[in-house]
Amino acid sequence: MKQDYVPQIPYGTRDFLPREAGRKRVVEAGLAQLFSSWGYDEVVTPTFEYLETLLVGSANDAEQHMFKFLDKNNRILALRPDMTTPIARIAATRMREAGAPLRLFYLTNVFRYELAQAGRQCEFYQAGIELLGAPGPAADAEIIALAVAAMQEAGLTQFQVSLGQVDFINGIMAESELSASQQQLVKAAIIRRDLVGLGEILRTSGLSAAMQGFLQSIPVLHGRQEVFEQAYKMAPNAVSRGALDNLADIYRLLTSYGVEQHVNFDLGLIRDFDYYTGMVFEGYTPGLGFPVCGGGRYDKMLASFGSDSPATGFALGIERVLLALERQGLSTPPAAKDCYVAWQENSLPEAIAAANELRAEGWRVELALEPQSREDAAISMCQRCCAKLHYIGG
Ligand SMILES: N[C@@H](Cc1c[nH]c[nH+]1)C(=O)O
Repeated sequence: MKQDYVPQIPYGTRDFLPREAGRKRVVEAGLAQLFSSWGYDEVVTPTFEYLETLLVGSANDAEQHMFKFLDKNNRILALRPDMTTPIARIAATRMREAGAPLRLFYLTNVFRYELAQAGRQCEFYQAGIELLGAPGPAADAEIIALAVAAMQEAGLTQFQVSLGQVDFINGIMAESELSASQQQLVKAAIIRRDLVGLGEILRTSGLSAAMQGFLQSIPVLHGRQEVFEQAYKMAPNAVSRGALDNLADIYRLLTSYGVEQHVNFDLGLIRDFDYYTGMVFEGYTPGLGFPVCGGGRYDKMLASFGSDSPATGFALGIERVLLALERQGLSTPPAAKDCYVAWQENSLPEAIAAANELRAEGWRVELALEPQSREDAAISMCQRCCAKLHYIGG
């Protein structure tokens, strides 16, 4: 038969076939268990919301990355690009009286128009937490320590967390005499780690050579504690120093959690969400050119929903973890099913009863749908990835 219709799935989406879906389920189950053991409660929100809700706290260009459509009354809806905004909405409205701090977690799909590649699709899955109503370094340290625990729980053995603070750059920017649009360009170049582009912007900026030097070196302020001393010298303004003091406080607590060996400072770290107001971080693992997880403090967003409250959180990309595990040779093979129940002609009722009994005992059982000889059943058992054969009759 001539086949002229090949169904395609939309750009930036993917299927999870059984083996991958199985791995995804295992990682997600472990993370749900971990988050709940740290006192976090799961929430589920709508896949799509009103566009104006999802734009709260986001940059002007955020809309370009959203999937938008209309409802029957012509109101603009969008698929959620992350869970931070929907959770801020819940915390500021329906859970307003719940008593701070609120600890919430989620495991869900989110949607962003991106240039799709392995580990970076337009629809992807995140596991994340939000800690709302807590302003201090204790909350930020908890988030980072739990991000480390999440990467470990997911099976990663080699990873690093890069830790920054958006006020470090904000302080330097405020001190410089750059216009708002020049500041945007500088930040964009820093996000891209585009040292050449940054140099060009600075050369035509009219700033003093010393200030140009500071700004040019922000992206390379990356390393262990020695970076701090350099940064203190570079940024004598109060906002930047406040940011460094805040990082020092968080770091001290990370040593109490025993995770400091995983943490580096990266004072040029700016994440691509505009809502961050304090510490920001990203987790990296070998073999992936982008972070596996990321997060930070966002103290202004809840006020936009009518309830002024600080917040911090992070999200981990499930496909990214799965890809990293695969590339690092750490993927676990899918577990075989326990039993294949096959039956000879006219024995289906007994086979159903046997399968039910085994399932009640906790076995994973596949039941044959047609009668088979014992020999054929043995072959099927292997083909169906079952560990044992239970043959009824004969
Ligand atoms: N929503 C952010 C992560 C985050 C959670 N809370 C704060 N930040 C992301 O998708 O990367």
